[in-house]
Amino acid sequence: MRLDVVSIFPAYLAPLDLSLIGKARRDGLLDVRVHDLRDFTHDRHRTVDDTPYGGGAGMVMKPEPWAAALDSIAGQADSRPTLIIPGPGGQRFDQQMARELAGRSHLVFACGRYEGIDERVYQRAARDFDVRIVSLGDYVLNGGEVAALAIIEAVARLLPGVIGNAASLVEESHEDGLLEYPVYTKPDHWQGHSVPEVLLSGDHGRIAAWRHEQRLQRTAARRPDLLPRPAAASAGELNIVV
Ligand SMILES: COc1ccc2nc(C(=O)O)sc2c1
Repeated sequence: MRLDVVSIFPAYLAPLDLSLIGKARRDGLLDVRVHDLRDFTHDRHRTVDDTPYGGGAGMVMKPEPWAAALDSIAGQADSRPTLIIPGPGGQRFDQQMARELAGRSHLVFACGRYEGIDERVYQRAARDFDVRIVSLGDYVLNGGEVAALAIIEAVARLLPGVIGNAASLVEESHEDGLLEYPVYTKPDHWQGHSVPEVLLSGDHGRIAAWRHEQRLQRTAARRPDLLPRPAAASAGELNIVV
């Protein structure tokens, strides 16, 4: 998978050199290219923003640098890329979208700042990209970089070879609609707290059943909205102990 990220703060994307994403890049599983939007300006001050038409607070990102950056990337693309523009008004990102994006060969992230990107950039980008406006949630960040990092990590970890043990992807939160079960490690007694006996039993059938029940209980207690209807009863009805 090729990933391009365009930002006026390329250093914000430095975490993509670390940990599993960094290793995937070094292993050739990911081709990640970070671009400084200011490299696509032509004035002495490398200007990327200007005042909004119609007035209002803040500044708007100019269309010309974005068009030059996206044209450059589109010109290098082997196939029609997906352009992800993080924004508070976007479609809510979730694990299903992560799985869908993991099936694409080329993702491009346009990280806005200020009050956003001139609307004409979105319209023009639709010529060369499948454009998706995506939000992490119902809150507002200062720009798209943090959202891009989160989306990239959620997508890249689903690619074959990125996570060493693919089995660990199976019973994760949201992978099959339930939250994950609690995990424990040594010591078996710690500050008056013991590991549940079933986990020390060696009975894999009992362990699997206990873990599934824990997932149901946790989901009902913390995220009943994830449970299939009509099973999405209140925690009290299910006698849930958090
Ligand atoms: C100007 O660019 C922004 C501003 C806020 C913002 N908030 C996001 C979110 O996912 O909540 S993405 C994003 C991009």
